[in-house]
Amino acid sequence: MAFPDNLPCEAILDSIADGVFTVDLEWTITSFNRAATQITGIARQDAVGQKCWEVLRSSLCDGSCALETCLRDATSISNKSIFIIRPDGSKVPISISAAPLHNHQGECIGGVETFRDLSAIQVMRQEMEQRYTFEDIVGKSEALSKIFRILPQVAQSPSSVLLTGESGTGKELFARALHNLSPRRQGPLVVVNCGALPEHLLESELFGYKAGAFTDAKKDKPGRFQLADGGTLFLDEIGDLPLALQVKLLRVLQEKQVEPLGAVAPVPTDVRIIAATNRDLEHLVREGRFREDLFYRLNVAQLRLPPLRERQEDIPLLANHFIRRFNLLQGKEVQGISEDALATLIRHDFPGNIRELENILEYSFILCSSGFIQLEHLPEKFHPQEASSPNTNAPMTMEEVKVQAARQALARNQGKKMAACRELDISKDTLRRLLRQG
Ligand SMILES: Nc1ncnc2c1ncn2[C@@H]1O[C@H](COP(=O)(O)OP(=O)(O)OP(=O)(O)O)[C@@H](O)[C@H]1O
Repeated sequence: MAFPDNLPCEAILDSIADGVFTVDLEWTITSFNRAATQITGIARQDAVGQKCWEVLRSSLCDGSCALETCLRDATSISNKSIFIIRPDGSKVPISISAAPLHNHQGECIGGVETFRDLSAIQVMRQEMEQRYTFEDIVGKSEALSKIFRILPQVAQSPSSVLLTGESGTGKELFARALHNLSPRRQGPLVVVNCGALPEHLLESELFGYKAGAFTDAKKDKPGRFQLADGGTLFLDEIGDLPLALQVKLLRVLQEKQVEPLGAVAPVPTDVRIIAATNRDLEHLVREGRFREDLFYRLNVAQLRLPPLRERQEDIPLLANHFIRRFNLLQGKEVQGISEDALATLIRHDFPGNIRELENILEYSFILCSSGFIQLEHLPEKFHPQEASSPNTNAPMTMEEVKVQAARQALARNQGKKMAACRELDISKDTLRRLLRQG
């Protein structure tokens, strides 16, 4: 970028709504427009002539300076989300773009950075998120909104509910919401994973046994049906329930009483069933592996939870939801996710659905403890060079090996740079340089 000499640069810069400042090759601020003052709270005369990092105190100033990257690689950067600290200590989220600055001879004489205040957008985003949150379930896609609309009525009814959807689509979360919105909310919610136990253990887990029913039965053990009395029993992975237990379950649902192993008389039970599966139950019925009568008994109301790839508009909301949750759990101050990292996630097809998104963000929290989650904080498979590499087994250069070692050491040390340096026996500057190459 170069200005013709006859243009009044300062007047032009002051007319721009975005903050703009320029630095020379020594990082001394050479111009600072009016919007820059409005956004940062720093007067022009206090900025010009000072080193940029002393004035701006941004989340990138500790080593991943955007301007430095532009000058070193002769490239430009656009729309990177970061925050700066104003003189009164408040944090302002901004989106920055940076580029090298050249004179008429084409020589690099410094850099220019423009930035936009994202505070208003953040407030709007938070308001939107509140609007699109229902019982801790986040989403604004049409598919989810439809479920939100009927959820209270389904919850109020005494009928069984079948939740279907791929793994990680939120079936357990919806089961909990259904219980919390139901007249049984004061009663217990008991969860059984039908795929997790061998048949004989699952049977005694579900229906319980009496002392002496078999050699190891020293005393009575109430089954989960009894424990859920007056509340809800959530039968997860119902498609994995063995046929013999399907028969027993059907009988319990029809007769509203359970018969613990070794019992002389059945015990009345008042339980509402919510079942979930990631398998195609109708297909299992056709194959004779799931009883048709039980299927109809469970499938009174069915809620199909769509996979995340069918509701990409929920990804930004969910990402911010998990960021807020991890901030609370880990005592961190991550402000959000940068536009390019978010765009990369939106392009991903999430075979593991929302659980996968949650895990990706949890990983990012290892590398990022404040500011915005950037592309380099996402797991390696999302990094540009690997995404575009046709052969992931291609030999690496020595420099690439070092970069990878640096990233892995940082991840192993929960993002603590000094610990990673000690482990690799390198200086902090070397670590910074390697991480910048990522
Ligand atoms: N719409 C949503 N809003 C917020 N969090 C969600 C949403 N959907 C799922 N989650 C979160 O994603 C994770 C996985 O959800 P959950 O365990 O309910 O999925 P599932 O369908 O029961 O998975 P599986 O079939 O593997 O048991 C949980 O941490 C859950 O809280």
